[in-house]
Amino acid sequence: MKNKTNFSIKHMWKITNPSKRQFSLGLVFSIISGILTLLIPLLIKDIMDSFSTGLSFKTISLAVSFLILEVIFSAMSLYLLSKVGEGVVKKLRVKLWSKFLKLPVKFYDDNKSGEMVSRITSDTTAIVDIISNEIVNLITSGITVVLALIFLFILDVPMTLVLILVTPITLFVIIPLGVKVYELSFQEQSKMSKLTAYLSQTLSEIKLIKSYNTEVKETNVGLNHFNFLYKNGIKRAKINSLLTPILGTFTTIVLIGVIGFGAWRVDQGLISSGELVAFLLYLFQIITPFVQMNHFLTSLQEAKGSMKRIFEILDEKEEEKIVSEGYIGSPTQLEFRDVSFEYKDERNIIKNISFKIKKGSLTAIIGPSGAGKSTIFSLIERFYDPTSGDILLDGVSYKNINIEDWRQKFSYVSQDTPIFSGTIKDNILYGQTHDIKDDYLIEIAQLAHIHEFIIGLPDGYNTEVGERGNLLSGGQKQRIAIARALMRKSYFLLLDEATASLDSQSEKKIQKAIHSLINKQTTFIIAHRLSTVINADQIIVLDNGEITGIGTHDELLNNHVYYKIVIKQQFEKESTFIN
Ligand SMILES: Nc1ncnc2c1ncn2[C@@H]1O[C@H](COP(=O)(O)OP(=O)(O)OP(=O)(O)O)[C@@H](O)[C@H]1O
Repeated sequence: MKNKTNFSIKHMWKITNPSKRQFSLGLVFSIISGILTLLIPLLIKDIMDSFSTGLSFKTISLAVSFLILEVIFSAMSLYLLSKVGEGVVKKLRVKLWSKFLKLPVKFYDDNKSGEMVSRITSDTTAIVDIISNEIVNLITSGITVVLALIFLFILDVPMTLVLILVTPITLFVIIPLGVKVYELSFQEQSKMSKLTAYLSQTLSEIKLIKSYNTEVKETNVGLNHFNFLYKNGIKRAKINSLLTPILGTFTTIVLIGVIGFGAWRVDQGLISSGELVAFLLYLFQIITPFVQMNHFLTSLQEAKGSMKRIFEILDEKEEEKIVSEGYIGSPTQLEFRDVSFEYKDERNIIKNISFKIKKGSLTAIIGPSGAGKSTIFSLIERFYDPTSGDILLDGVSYKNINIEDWRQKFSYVSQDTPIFSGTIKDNILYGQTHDIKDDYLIEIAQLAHIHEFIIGLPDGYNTEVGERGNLLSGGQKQRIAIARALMRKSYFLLLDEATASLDSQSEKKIQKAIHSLINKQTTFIIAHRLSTVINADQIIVLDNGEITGIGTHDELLNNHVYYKIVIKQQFEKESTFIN
């Protein structure tokens, strides 16, 4: 990720574009409420000074009306400004979420998905607080302080000067401590997102933890995270424990000083007792924001850290979606032309490979583990771009075809069969943009040899499959994935044949399901079974990222020595076929 990212509140304002009308109205209401609050002490002064001459009903009713109006304006202002805050955060969440979905697969190779989740959850929450509460408080407090100071000057210049002289002293203490709080909050939030990632990943692999008896080890890993957060929390507590009494003592000293000095001035007949009371009320209005400043600074620094992390994501480069120049309707050929590829460590995983896959054919790819077979599929799916060379559909380079348009031409059934929580039906229909009739859904499920199983369940197609399909067996998940691929009606099928040992019944069903797929579309298969290889029109032998042979089973058996060895290694049980 980039180190330098513009993350000011102004920048956030620009990209989330909140309602200026609501914000200005909220601000105006806040100013009106502030002015009303400030007028009340003046009326109280009049009421107090008129004790001897008789109370004025008019002044009292004016003071009461001001109080009521102050509540109304303050409530309206708070509501409007909070609405603006919530709106900003919603827009940030939407932007982040759509950004995450547009970022290339490579981004997720380098960043943990769990950590990314906390960008949308906790980081945006820190921003809600600053916009909905803290900025509103800052603006209203700022206005109140300025206006209160003006009133104080009007009431009594010498007393105001005394007050102004003592105030900056606190800032010398608050600001450096605030900076320290920022550093601690930043570290805490980074750690918190790492913790979120760790916790979610660990809990999702709970079976592995139990089988390997690693509960104690994982408890200790968690403990390290919690210890760090604890130490950070303690450091923060130390600063806060220092700040709170300092501010409290400061408030008391100022109050004692002002009251003492004021009482002397009343005694001297320089100000009235009503004026002293009004002065004290203004003083409270000035002191409150100063006392809250500690909280404000902490929240501001937290929000800054969150904004920095959010804008780092928003500045990331998205997958390029070229507007379709060479639109391909129904492609008839996929071609790899001198393709090389490395992930990131300058290690060539795919080395200058070329091959063609023609419409209606079955191509099998074989090779030892780590040879680069899945990487070829990732390149076809355009999860990554080749480092050099070209991939073409009907002679048109991938560079000139819109990525969505390109991907629509392929269905990928991977070995790890991704299944979402939701119903079986949701999973089979995933990615369909049109309504699918139940009859057709059943037809597809029958082709995938999963219909019988589904109707045997109490809720049939509406059965919930649990997180990542936990409630299904490996074979069932795979057949659901095959049904999903059949539903997609793409032009090329990319199939990673399962290596997992399944019982023979399951295996037969999967084989039948796979054959339904193969017969329907052009198929490129990472083969692990001899029967698949023998039936292929073309077999690609891949070794260490290089193609060492292409041909039919018979051709390769005759002229590719290494093919025999690979076949033997991969299909030990079935090796009698080729000897
Ligand atoms: N995201 C990645 N980042 C970096 N290196 C990777 C990544 N994915 C795979 N590799 C490396 O690329 C090489 C080829 O991996 P690939 O998964 O394509 O092999 P494969 O032939 O499909 O293996 P298998 O049959 O075991 O699935 C391996 O050395 C692997 O470590």
